[in-house]
Amino acid sequence: MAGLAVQIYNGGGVFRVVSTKPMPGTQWIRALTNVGCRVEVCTENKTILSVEDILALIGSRCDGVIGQLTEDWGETLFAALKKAGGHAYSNMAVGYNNVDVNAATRHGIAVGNTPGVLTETTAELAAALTLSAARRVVEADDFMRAGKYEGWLPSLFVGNLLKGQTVGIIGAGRIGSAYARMMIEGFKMNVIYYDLYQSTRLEKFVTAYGEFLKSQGETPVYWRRATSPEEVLKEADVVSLHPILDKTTYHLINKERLSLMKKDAVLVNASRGPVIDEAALVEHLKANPMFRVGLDVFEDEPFMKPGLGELPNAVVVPHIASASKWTREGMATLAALNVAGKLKGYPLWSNPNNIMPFLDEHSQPPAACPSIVNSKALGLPVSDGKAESKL
Ligand SMILES: NC(=O)C1=CN([C@@H]2O[C@H](COP(=O)(O)OP(=O)(O)OC[C@H]3O[C@@H](n4cnc5c(N)ncnc54)[C@H](O)[C@@H]3O)[C@@H](O)[C@H]2O)C=CC1
Ligand SMILES: O=C(O)C(=O)CO
Repeated sequence: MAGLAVQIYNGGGVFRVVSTKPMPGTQWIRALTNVGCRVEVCTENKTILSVEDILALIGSRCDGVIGQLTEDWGETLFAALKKAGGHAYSNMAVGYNNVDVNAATRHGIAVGNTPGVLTETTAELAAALTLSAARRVVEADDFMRAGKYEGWLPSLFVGNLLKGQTVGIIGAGRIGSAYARMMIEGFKMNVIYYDLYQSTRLEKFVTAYGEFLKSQGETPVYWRRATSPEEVLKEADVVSLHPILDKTTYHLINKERLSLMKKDAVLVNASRGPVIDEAALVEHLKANPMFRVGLDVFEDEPFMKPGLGELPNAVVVPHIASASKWTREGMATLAALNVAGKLKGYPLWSNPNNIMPFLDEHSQPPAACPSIVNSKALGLPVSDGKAESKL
């Protein structure tokens, strides 16, 4: 098989680092070449690389790889990377359900991800999907383009009001909390959330914002922490899904739980497709024309379950929630700094909730790895803060 097309930067570099895809911006490349890496970027015109493709890219000598959430990073690839002398991998994503982290750890390979830089961008897309579904924007756009508009009518494309309604969050972590704040601040919605952990910062924000609204003579907003997903699904007018994908969240939304939701509710998913039983969702949408969904992710990406694409009460977009210029360039930079930092023997960054110091292209990044998900299992040292003093 002829080799896959690659573009090489800093050909004389001492470390060999492969990126399975070209990534936005150039800061990520400098993050690697500045510490002596030769960077080989796969430019093959193929959307998703196979394990065989990536084995060919790794070859017999490779120190680190930056990969994509669409790739199957398991025993085969980590064994090959280890055999090639490598010990650093990073997903260009915060989600890493495509990575067998235990396999990486067995081979002594660090697994990086890119939290934080995509939080607001993703939450904003979830908000966009919420509004598009609630107010039937895509249906109405199609209607206009088809020349069907004959003038204003009292009931033309009537949708859902959000103000004063209840938004439900399942998975109130970084993105879930950011989305909740947008819906509360933007539309004065009340929030009910379900998570394995208390979302204290969100609770404190909603309490304070409610007090402010009351001081202005307005109706205050409130929060409630649910003890089960069912509570959220029964009470909320809008439900947005933002958990990680693991065995506890696979098909978290299924036929039974869909039947608990209000008949005219809006369901949004910008987490991972398999969090929803998509075949059951198609049937629910067909049986409940007032129920609407906004989907950025799909169970069998890049494919939709049969029937979904024909439904007017579904808004569907191709996994673009993190697609803003700043965010995608930042994801690439964080992924590169995870690999560069591991190769240089840097410690783990001590403040995972503040990755901004790594993104300023006018100053040297901290001598640390932004985010390594198996750092404890590998016994990696944590920055004592002195690494941060290099800013
Ligand atoms: N569509 C897209 O382009 C994007 C999708 N994502 C997805 O969003 C996910 C969340 O990202 P972040 O908010 O940064 O992660 P995070 O780790 O801050 O939040 C995830 C939350 O899920 C909760 N959780 C875990 N298991 C749960 C369960 N069984 N029930 C309820 N909650 C549970 C965790 O406690 C945590 O609070 C990522 O793992 C990724 O899969 C993230 C960025 C972009
Ligand atoms: O970061 C992630 O998990 C994504 O889905 C890519 O935006």
